[in-house]
Amino acid sequence: MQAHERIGFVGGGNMASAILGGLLRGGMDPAAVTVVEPHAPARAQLRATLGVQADALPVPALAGCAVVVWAVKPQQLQAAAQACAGRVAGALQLSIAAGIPCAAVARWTGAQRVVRAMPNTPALVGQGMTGLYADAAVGADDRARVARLLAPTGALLWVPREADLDAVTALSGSGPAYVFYLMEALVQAGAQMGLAPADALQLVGRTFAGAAAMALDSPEPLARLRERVTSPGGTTFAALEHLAQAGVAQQLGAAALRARQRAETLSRELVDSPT
Ligand SMILES: NC(=O)C1=CN([C@@H]2O[C@H](COP(=O)(O)OP(=O)(O)OC[C@H]3O[C@@H](n4cnc5c(N)ncnc54)[C@H](OP(=O)(O)O)[C@@H]3O)[C@@H](O)[C@H]2O)C=CC1
Ligand SMILES: O=C(O)[C@@H]1CCC=N1
Repeated sequence: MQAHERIGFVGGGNMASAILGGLLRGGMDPAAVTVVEPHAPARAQLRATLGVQADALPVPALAGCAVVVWAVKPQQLQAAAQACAGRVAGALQLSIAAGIPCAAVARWTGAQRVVRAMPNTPALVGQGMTGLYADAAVGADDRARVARLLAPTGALLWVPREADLDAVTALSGSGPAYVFYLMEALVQAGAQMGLAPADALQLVGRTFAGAAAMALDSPEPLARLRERVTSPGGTTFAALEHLAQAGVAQQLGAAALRARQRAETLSRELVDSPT
């Protein structure tokens, strides 16, 4: 993005707010941002908390935007895009909708330059992970523009095949929910063992953050890092034995496959089937 360029978000819900939070923390001027969002209370909150312009009408709001971010639910994207088809066609389209291919976004918006992104909510604190894909119609300058735009939200990974984005969705797009799920269970266990919930949250949260930082920094495989915590016959051994008996690793893998399958189904239901 150039300093003078405007960016429009269509949909001002959870993920748009997280991305915007990250961008504004990174120094983006809120005056450069317009959000199109149908709900008046949500618009009021966007204005109050983020200081961005928020509008109910897509076409005037998006006029002149260099980049349009599609941040509505996958089921809402076709209608939202067709409501301003042709009017946003000159802009670079950045869709974050799970399962919806670039070709469908191009068809619905009338645009040629479409980048697909699969971000995650830690974008809000600049610790996000975003998978990106663009087809051959998108030039190096537009790829660089997207990379510059999203850099303040965290790490970026371009994937070589569009289908890889469904796997990205299953791992990092949905992933924060898996982490929160595990954290909730451990914080609850801490409370059952008599710890104050706030203390248990510190212990669990710092442990996830520390272990993740160590894993990303270390040249060693994850299994080796795990083994170093696991003294023979010790406490970790007892816990891991229980997890193995319960088949937790297999179930986590199956859960991720289920998420990828859902992304593929969304594509079939919303794009491939005749409407
Ligand atoms: N949440 C997440 O962690 C992630 C989400 N995504 C993707 O981001 C997209 C948005 O998800 P999320 O933020 O969770 O969803 P939300 O439902 O929180 O946000 C979408 C918002 O868009 C509004 N909306 C509906 N129709 C229109 C329209 N025509 N024009 C403008 N706004 C409209 C919705 O209103 P209403 O309430 O009436 O529906 C809602 O407020 C999805 O496609 C999802 O796949 C990607 C990665 C992670
Ligand atoms: O649950 C979903 O469908 C979206 C996509 C990834 C995270 N949230």
